[in-house]
Amino acid sequence: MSDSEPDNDLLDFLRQHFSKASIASVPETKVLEGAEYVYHNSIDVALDSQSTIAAAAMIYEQMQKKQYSTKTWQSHDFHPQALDASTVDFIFTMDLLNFSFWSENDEEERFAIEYQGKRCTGYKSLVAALQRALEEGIPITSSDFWQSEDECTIDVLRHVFRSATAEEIPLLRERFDCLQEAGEVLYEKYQCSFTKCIEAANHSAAALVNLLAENFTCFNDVFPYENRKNVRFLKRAQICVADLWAAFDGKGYGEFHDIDGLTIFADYRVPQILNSLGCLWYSPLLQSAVNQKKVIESGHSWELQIRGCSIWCVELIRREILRKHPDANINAILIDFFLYDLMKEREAAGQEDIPHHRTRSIWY
Ligand SMILES: Nc1nc2c(c(CN[C@H]3C=C[C@H](O)[C@@H]3O)cn2[C@@H]2O[C@H](COP(=O)(O)O)[C@@H](O)[C@H]2O)c(=O)[nH]1
Repeated sequence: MSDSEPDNDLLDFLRQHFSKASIASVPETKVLEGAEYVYHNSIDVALDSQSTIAAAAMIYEQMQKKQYSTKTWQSHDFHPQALDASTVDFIFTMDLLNFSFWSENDEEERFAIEYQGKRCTGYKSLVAALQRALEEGIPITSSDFWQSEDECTIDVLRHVFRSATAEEIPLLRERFDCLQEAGEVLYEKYQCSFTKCIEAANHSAAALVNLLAENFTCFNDVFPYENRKNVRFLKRAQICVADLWAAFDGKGYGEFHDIDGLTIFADYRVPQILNSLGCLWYSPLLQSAVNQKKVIESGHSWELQIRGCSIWCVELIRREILRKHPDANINAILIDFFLYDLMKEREAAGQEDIPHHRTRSIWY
């Protein structure tokens, strides 16, 4: 058969085994596609290629040194360890509420949770408050509890998140609404259990992310940008699936055959570390607003450019690492977890030289 003639046998095989329907049925979140669109249509945020290449080398070297893996997740304070449905419920509750902990107060006055002799702020305050509630006999991770108007009231949630300072947790009412909505949706569609959502996704991370975005409005982190009506960031939907994958070490409830297709979770910490590393460049006006800790409204072009370019930047870092180390056991999730932890280490060491952007919303 000459080169110009098609291999009909091969074409028949492909037609039989890879019909358009089956290819079309591969779930995709479209987050990366949206991030690339934002990157190509950004004017206030840009990527610096030299710093991004240098960051890829540093990240790879540090992750190797720290043997960074899904096991790192289990090592964090107060993360649930049981490999059963109680951890699934904990992670779902945690990622329903995993947003907007930043404070306009200084370190001493900001919202904080005291638990097991530790003073926890930020994301850690969320994990600590949930563990403390469970110890106090409040079934805060149960959707039946969320559904009970008598038991799960705004005052009970205020008690769960009672602060060691005068400042209350930001967006308490919105957090309450997230639990209410999730309780209703789980009751109506998933037999009151998030494990049924995981089963419905049939071990596809993308399918579970899409299921969360399509069935729970509080996970549907989507915004119009330039000529696109629906740029999907899906930060909490993706981190929920990633936390399951990490907590269960890729097995059982955490087994996802397409986990490498998820992106970073566009919050306020990863952009901050990328900006500090010189990978993300902001226009003088935007950099000045960030440095002065000015609030940027949710949905503002600046905010979406920061989020979209951060996702795209880490995709380029991921590609650069795999270009130089094809066998590296690495994906956007592990890079993300590493960057978040690196930023927190810098903050703890007083090296938070450039602030993070301030947007108050339920999305991250
Ligand atoms: N992109 C990304 N965002 C993350 C995390 C985490 C914690 N994940 C743990 C699990 C595995 C990792 O090793 C981490 O230890 C919280 N956040 C987000 O940050 C913000 C809280 O910031 P602060 O107030 O400073 O604590 C808030 O939007 C929260 O949703 C992450 O990993 N990636």
